[in-house]
Amino acid sequence: MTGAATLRFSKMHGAGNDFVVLDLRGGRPAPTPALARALGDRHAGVGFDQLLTIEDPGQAGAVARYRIWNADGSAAQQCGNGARCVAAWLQRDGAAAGDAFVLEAPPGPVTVQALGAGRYALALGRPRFEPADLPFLADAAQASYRLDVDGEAVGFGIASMGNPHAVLEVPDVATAEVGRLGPGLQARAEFPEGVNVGFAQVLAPDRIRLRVYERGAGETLACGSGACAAVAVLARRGRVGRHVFVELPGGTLEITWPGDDSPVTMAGPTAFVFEGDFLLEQNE
Ligand SMILES: N[C@@H](CCC[C@H](N)C(=O)O)C(=O)O
Repeated sequence: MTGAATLRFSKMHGAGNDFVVLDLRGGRPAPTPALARALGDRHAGVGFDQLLTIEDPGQAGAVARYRIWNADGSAAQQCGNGARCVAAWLQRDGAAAGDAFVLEAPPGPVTVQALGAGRYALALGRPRFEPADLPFLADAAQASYRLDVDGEAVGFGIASMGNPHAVLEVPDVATAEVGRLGPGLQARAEFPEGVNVGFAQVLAPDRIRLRVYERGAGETLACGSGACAAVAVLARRGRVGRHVFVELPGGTLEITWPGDDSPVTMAGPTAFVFEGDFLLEQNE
């Protein structure tokens, strides 16, 4: 190194949803949206779908807290695949002793269970379906809603996993118009804070395929909170059971939602890709 200011990072992914993880414990400053965008640039930066920061916990009993930024620099409230990577990072660091520990996430505590071989199960909280929870501007809560996108009436359900999700059931994810309907629905004024749009194909009561057009990142190879939201919406309609394998383009997540008042548990893989030093002065 030349003595230039740098930022140490870990590059990780969970089922292909890729992350830069920054260790900000000890009170190091959080990235500005501009720095998040610079790091997230896939040509001039490192590239990621989400940036996760690991920070000192504010809650008693939590090992650490994490915060989330999308590739466009916007803040997010939850990231299921990223939370598994934070858990793996803290275990490798030695900060999380044992196989069960608690992380502090923007919406509240997340209980982690290490399953071995880089797999983690996380209790991500109870899904919420009230329009105000997303927020979604609607007169009353319904099992499904309909909005016009590009002159087409699109039907969907909604769920909040701390972050907002709309879930469309489609006959075949391979031919679903993710790149057109995803941004179209996301931009509707009824979602004043945007929305992650999931396209779900039911294969069996315990298996679905899912593609997600994420807020702030576009279509990703996997979305953990999106998988939880899709199962929650479909289970309430009786389309799937309470234990569902969710096949995403980058891998499979296992979602369990024992009952309407229970938290949703998501299990899936994590991987370390590389460690690096981002040059700050040139790129901020
Ligand atoms: N990939 C994530 C979700 C990341 C945040 C999302 N784009 C938002 O803005 O809410 C996941 O695995 O849950």
